[in-house]
Amino acid sequence: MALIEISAVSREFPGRGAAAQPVLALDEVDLRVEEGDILGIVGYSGAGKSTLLRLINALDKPTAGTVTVDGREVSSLNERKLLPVRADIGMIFQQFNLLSNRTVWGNVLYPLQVAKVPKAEHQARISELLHFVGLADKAHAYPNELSGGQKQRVGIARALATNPKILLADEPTSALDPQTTDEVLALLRRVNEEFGITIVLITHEMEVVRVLAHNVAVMEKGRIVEQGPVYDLFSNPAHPATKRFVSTLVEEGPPERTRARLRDKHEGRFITLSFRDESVTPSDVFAQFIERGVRFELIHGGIEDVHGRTFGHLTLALTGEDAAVAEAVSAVSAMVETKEVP
Ligand SMILES: Nc1ncnc2c1ncn2[C@@H]1O[C@H](COP(=O)(O)OP(=O)(O)OP(=O)(O)O)[C@@H](O)[C@H]1O
Repeated sequence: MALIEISAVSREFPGRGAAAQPVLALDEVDLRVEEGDILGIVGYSGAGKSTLLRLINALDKPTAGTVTVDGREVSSLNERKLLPVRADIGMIFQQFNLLSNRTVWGNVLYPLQVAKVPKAEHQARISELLHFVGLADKAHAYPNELSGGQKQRVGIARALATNPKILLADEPTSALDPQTTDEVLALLRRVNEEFGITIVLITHEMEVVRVLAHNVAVMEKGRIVEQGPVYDLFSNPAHPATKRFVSTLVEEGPPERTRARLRDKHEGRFITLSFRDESVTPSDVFAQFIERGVRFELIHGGIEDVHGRTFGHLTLALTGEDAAVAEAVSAVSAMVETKEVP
């Protein structure tokens, strides 16, 4: 059985206001998260991501279906029985949610006090956690003396205090600048690799998914519309919502609005080549043009990396003898997916 199993889960909220229709925030969602996974859940605002996260830590209950965490069906447990389940789940937030009147040390101490961990263990545990997140020298600082990245590190130390199996992360880097984002993502990767903690992270940033997640689920209007390994979804998205998200990293070809401008600037046939398999590289393809004396100019696209595996889309303008161009395009079509740009 997977560590987290969500089966046919729906969550309906009463509409706000007298005549309002009920809101179906989750609509028959199925999701399995294996132990040790890093799952990214992406979706636009209102897709149901936060609602799904709140069902996993049992802050809310589904109106239909079941949520099982580590073999326990949390959707049916009472508050007392939920305590040990919650101790197995740490959570970090976009706005960090630190206690402003407690020091860094006091913030990490808090969950230990709630979980009634013996006092004799506090000192060693907190210092170990602060070392792990690189904040041993800030133990006596208050949150308002810390940068955003440091606050999120405290959030991570606090979330790990009770040795959870699962870390839920709600937009953990959305309030951070790009460099700090990279540092926090690297720390989260260590949380997963060194402690084997399963991470479920919600985000609207595909870059975060690309860097951190192993698997991804795309949500739209309360449903999971596509899910799978990050490389597969990024290199070959099927659902329009997934395509839109992936295009924020690499576009599948020049969008219509830029085509007229590209035509003004470049001559020849435009073709888009999609690289989804490391066995064929752009230089293998370029060699086909060079061999036939076809000139090619890169006019749009890019190549991205997902955990060391590359994918991407390059649009080229091809000029030369019509017959040579046609022959090269046909040779290249046998190697990679090739589309003529209209
Ligand atoms: N307590 C509630 N009462 C009524 N409607 C709610 C409640 N919580 C969520 N909703 C509605 O359920 C839908 C899903 O909301 P949810 O917050 O899960 O989306 P989200 O994908 O997390 O969005 P965001 O990225 O903005 O947080 C929205 O239409 C929202 O208005």
